[in-house]
Amino acid sequence: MTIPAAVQTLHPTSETVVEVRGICKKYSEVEALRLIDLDFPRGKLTTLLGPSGCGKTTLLKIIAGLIQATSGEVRVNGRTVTGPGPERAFVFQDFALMPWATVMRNVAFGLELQGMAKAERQSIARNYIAEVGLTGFEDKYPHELSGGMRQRVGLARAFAVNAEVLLLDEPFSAVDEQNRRKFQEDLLRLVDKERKTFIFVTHSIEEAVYVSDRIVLLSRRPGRVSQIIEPKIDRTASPDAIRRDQGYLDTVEEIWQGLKHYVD
Ligand SMILES: Nc1ncnc2c1ncn2[C@@H]1O[C@H](COP(=O)(O)OP(=O)(O)OP(=O)(O)O)[C@@H](O)[C@H]1O
Repeated sequence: MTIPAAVQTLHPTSETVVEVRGICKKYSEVEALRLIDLDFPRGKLTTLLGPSGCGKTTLLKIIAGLIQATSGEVRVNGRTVTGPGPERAFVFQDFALMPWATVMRNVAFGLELQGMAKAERQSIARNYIAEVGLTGFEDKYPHELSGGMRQRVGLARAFAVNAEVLLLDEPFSAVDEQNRRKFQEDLLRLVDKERKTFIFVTHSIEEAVYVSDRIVLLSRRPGRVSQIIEPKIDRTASPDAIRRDQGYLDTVEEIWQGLKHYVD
C-alpha cells in the first residue's frame, strides 16, 4: 500500500490570523469541546471534519463570537474575541437571504449597513455576483432562483463585505452534486484570489480533501483535535484530474480509516 501524501503539523506561522487557545465548551451537562488549540493562517482554507455532534459548528460559532466558550480564548490578529466583528463573516447553512430584496441588494446588504455609497457597493456586489456565476440575475428575487443559485447569492454576500475571516458552515449541504462541484471550484478560485482565512465545516470527506489546505479531524464528543492533515494535491490540475489523483484518493482513504470507527 502506498503511504498517503499527507503530513501532520501544528505549527503557528507568522501569518496566523485566528488563534484558538484552550477552548472548552459545555452546554449545561453536555461537554461539546475539550481543550482545542488551533492556528488558522491567512490565505488558507482549513476544514473542520469529524463525527456528528463533535462540536464543529460550536467551534465555528465561538470563533465568530456568536456564542461564548466556557473557558479558553480566541484571538483574531492578536485581539481577543468578545463578540461578532466586521473582520469575520459567518456563512450559514441556509444563507438567510432577505426575500423582499433583489440579488443585487442581498449581495450588497452588508456594505449598505456599513454606509457605503450605492454606486460603490453595487460595483463590488456586481464583481462577486459574476464570481459566483450569477451575472444577469441581479434584479431577481430569491423566490425566482433555484436553491443552488440562492446559495451562490449567500456566498457572494459573504465575500462582498470583505471580511478577513470567512466561517462557512456546510454551505453546500443542500445542493445537488453538480452544483456542489461547481461551488467547490468557485470556492477554490476565491481562496486563491482573495488571500483570506477560510474556516470550513463539512460532512463530506471528499469535499474536505478537494477544497482544503488543512483538515482538522475532531474526535467524537467532547470534540478534541485528533489529527491535522495537509492534503498534498496539485491544484493546478483540472478538477477531474484532481479527483483521480493518487494523493487525493489516499488522503480520502486515510481520513475514512480515521473516522469509520465512529460510524456504526
Ligand atoms: N444550544 C445547545 N444546547 C445544548 N446542547 C447543544 C447546543 N448546541 C449544540 N449542542 C450539543 O453540543 C454538541 C455539539 O454540537 P455541534 O452542533 O457543535 O456539533 P457538530 O459537530 O457541528 O454536529 P453535526 O455534525 O451533527 O452538525 C452536540 O451534542 C449538540 O447536541
